[in-house]
Amino acid sequence: MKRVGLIGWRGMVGSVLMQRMREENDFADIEPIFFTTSQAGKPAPDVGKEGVPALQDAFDIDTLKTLDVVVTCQGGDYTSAVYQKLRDAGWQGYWIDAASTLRMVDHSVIVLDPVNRNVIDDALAKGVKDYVGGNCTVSLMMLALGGLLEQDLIEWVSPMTYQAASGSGAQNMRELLNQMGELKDAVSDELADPSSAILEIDRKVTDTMRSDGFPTEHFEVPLAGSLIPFIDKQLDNGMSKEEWKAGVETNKILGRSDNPIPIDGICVRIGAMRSHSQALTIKLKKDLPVSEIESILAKANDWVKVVPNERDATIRELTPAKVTGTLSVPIGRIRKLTMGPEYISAFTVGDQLLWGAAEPLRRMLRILQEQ
Ligand SMILES: NC(=O)C1=CN([C@@H]2O[C@H](COP(=O)(O)OP(=O)(O)OC[C@H]3O[C@@H](n4cnc5c(N)ncnc54)[C@H](OP(=O)(O)O)[C@@H]3O)[C@@H](O)[C@H]2O)C=CC1
Ligand SMILES: N[C@@H](CC(=O)OP(=O)(O)O)C(=O)O
Repeated sequence: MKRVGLIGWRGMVGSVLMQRMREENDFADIEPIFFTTSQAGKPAPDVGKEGVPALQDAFDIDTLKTLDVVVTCQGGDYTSAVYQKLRDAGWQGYWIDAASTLRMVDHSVIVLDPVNRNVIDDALAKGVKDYVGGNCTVSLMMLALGGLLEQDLIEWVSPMTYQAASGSGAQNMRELLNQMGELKDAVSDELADPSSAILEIDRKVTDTMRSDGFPTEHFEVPLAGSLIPFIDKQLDNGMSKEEWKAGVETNKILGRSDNPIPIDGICVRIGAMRSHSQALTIKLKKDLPVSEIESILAKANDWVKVVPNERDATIRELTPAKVTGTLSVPIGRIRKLTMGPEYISAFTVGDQLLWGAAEPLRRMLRILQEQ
């Protein structure tokens, strides 16, 4: 039984990972050791097992060295502080990580096994020890487009994203709700009166979101009632780092860095809670009937679900409200665009904490147990 260290297990991504591991009875097959950067000595979480030691210090290299596998959702700063020290101390175990720090280094593989199990298996056979979960938007797009990617039918993709507040962290989710509450509070009297003037309501809402007291500590600007068309850092070429990840991570996941598929678009933060959506413009390598495209997409994995391009099905099935908290990755709005027969549109939605972050990690741990 592998000795597995869990770090970052009480954070947002870590809590979703714990929930999934409990649901799938993963703890039965490992010897779990829980770590913390702030609460060493406190009791470990109950995972239905006897003899799990108290929380260990996540910076203690000697204890980390005793592990077969590290699974960390603690964040990039932790990875930067500990990973190299642990390797320098001679540790040969497997490192499974949610943070982006090690994604693009040569010695790591980005894991999304329903799409790149072959890349993972090759890497394991070659002795690769570092396995990193992909960016949430990338993983969700790839699960949705898995069939077309597998058959190498895509010439390029332009994803325009609608990303949830959770991608910025727990504090940002709270701030979004506080912003929503402030806007409602500013016009609650007018809303209670069905005859009040809508333009007066709108003026008050706008004044409120522009006022100094509006809560914007985490997002810097209003998100509720608005949107933010820039995610993560600015790069010198005008891309945001989130936009850059779409191309480089997708091609690394596919193991086709030598022959990359161009993938580029604009990433936008919107007021959804924890499911990311993406509108995709795709140029296919050939003209295929929509029915064939739908059938290729639907067969690729157990989680993708093709939603027919009909109004009623779309507004009920293809939204964050429907998808959040599930592993389902619906894709719909599939139709030919007027630009030509190889150009199609699609729209996809997925929970960014499940398939977007936690699920690829727990599945990688399962794959290691098969070794
Ligand atoms: N958020 C996301 O959507 C995604 C995040 N990731 C990556 O996952 C990593 C972690 O992100 P995320 O889970 O959002 O981070 P969190 O901020 O939720 O948690 C990180 C750590 O903060 C500490 N912490 C301090 N106070 C609390 C508290 N009150 N409740 C819970 N934890 C607390 C915990 O460490 P301790 O127990 O040691 O004190 C915890 O492990 C990042 O690298 C991120 O890039 C990857 C994909 C998506
Ligand atoms: N940047 C993503 C969330 C995230 O943590 O991404 P990454 O794991 O690539 O840093 C978002 O804001 O929605």
